[in-house]
Amino acid sequence: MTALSNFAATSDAHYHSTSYPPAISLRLDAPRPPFLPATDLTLPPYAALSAAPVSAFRRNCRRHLPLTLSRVSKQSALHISVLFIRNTVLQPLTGAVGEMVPLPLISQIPKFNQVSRFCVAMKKQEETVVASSDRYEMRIPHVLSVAGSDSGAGAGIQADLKTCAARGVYCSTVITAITAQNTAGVQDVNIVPEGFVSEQLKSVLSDMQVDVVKTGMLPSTGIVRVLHQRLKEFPIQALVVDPVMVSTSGDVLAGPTIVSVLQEELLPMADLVTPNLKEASALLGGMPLKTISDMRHAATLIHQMGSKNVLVKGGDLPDPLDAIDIFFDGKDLHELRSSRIKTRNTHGTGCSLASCIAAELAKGSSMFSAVKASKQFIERALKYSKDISIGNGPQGPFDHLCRLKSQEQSSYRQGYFNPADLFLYAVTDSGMNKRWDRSITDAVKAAVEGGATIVQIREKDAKTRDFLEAAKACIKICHAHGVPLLINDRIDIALACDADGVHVGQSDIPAHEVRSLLGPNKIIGVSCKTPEQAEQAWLDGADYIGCGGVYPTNTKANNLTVGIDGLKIVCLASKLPVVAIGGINQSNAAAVMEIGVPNLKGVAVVSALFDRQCVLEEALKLHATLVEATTSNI
Ligand SMILES: Nc1ncnc2c1ncn2[C@@H]1O[C@H](COP(=O)(O)OP(=O)(O)O)[C@@H](O)[C@H]1O
Ligand SMILES: Cc1ncc(COP(=O)(O)O)c(N)n1
Repeated sequence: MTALSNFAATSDAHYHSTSYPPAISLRLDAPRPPFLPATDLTLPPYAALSAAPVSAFRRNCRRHLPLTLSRVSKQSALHISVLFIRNTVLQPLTGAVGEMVPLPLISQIPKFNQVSRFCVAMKKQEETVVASSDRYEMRIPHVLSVAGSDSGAGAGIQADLKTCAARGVYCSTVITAITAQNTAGVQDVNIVPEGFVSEQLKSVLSDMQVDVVKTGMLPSTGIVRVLHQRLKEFPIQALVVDPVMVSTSGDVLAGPTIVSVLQEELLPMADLVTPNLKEASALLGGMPLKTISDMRHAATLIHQMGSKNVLVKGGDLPDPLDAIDIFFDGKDLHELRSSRIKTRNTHGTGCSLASCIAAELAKGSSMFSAVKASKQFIERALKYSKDISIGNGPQGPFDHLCRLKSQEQSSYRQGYFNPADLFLYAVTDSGMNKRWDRSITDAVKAAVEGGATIVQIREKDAKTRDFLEAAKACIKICHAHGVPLLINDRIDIALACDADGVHVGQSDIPAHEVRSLLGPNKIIGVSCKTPEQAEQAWLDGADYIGCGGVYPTNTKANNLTVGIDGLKIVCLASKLPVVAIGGINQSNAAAVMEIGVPNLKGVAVVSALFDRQCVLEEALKLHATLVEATTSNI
């Protein structure tokens, strides 16, 4: 049920310029790397390139690229390459100004439904001009919450909106019921007629690019049925069902008649169902659930109702026990444990957990990673807001946005790691900078201007204060180019300068400790040489692994070389994206990328950039080499 398969299913769809959304104008006055530095542009600064939004592009475009060039001589013949997520290049295309350019390979682009931005490079006679849709076409992951409104704003639609906001995900809403509710309980419920729920669903699903649907309170069988219909009509990437039946306060939100229709209509199309103990028991005809072993059994039985994955939540387990949830993916049972926070503010934890999972799925996480990250989010939010007081009743809401409030608002990435950023990974080296008499900021600036897609600062000998100042300056440079900056090993520096993340080795602080220090929104990379280390990095909550040394290198003493074969073995075993490292340069980068393993996302280089006279030139060349190597794979 992916957007991509939906896309393929509409193979007859043609693009009609009249029905197309208005074009966006991209100015060429501030071109970005990785293509060419600004000085190489020859078109006047206000020459405009128009491109339709990627979202519309994704939905409608099968045969034509909705791209037009204006304010350039009408007769100019153009070669146009379209670059998706920086590193996937379509074959060069030929078109003329004002003409729609045919784009025959679109349905074959890997992960096309995840395209968030694109760049356009054109050759006009001998000149190359570039423009990027980044600033205008920032695709935001999107969750649709189909749930009830909670006037107290601790649960329901309001919890989902706040959770998605906290996770950097857009949330649209279809309201199924309006509850009069506060910290004392639910005073009244007004159910929205199913016909109107159906209308709301159509409004959102027919227009917006919803990635994941999350359901909460579905108070009538008719509402479940119209939802089922609409989801068949408008396929989405994933469906998360929180089978809300009874509120924490004990009030009934959906009667027992709902159980059979959930089982028949919704669970078979669900990717995840998240019952609490009472709901799991109701789904299983009143089976008593008191222990962890009961929960494990229940998870396997509920799985048979058709949901691909099941999470039985243990918030209602007896008090001395940790907050333990059971996750079942149809094969393995996992026990997810967090400490039980002593607080009365647990109203809305279930809704928030499910919407956080939906948000993480919309960002591209795997199911298990999404569930683990969401459990951490709930634990952290409960901890942060355990003592707040909202209302006089026994069950208060927690503060979903506390984490955002405690963070600097200008944070660049807000929890979104894009594996494509590993494409050209620049790792600095203080020794080399000294040798070439350049400052770290000059080195980093040249690297990102030349096309580096992520930067890691590795300062083994610098004084802490100097390291911190350098890191702050480099962050400014990187963020101005939309490039994340990581710190090698020094979590204290990363925290102090609010870097985008850290990279750690096998003898540094373990990644799970780093994750709890940095929180869910930072990038964590781990150096791995073996499949076992790669597995551990995944379990520890890392975002990517660095694998190497692929070739022998002088930058790291006593570093064992794994070779191309070792790299391939680790890539095949790794559940995380991989960047290759160690002795990679102009002459061997293509061979590395051509091993043909999809989760190898790029190469990390040190000497090939920084032990050279002109970092900018080396970065441009290396980027071009990588683009060529990855293009030839399409
Ligand atoms: N006091 C608590 N401390 C830590 N985690 C909790 C606490 N109460 C609930 N949770 C967690 O919150 C999530 C929601 O669980 P639960 O409260 O059982 O759902 P619901 O809100 O649907 O009843 C689960 O991951 C659960 O383990
Ligand atoms: C509108 C609405 N939806 C869901 C819940 C369940 O949340 P909780 O179990 O935390 O009371 C609720 N109380 N109200």
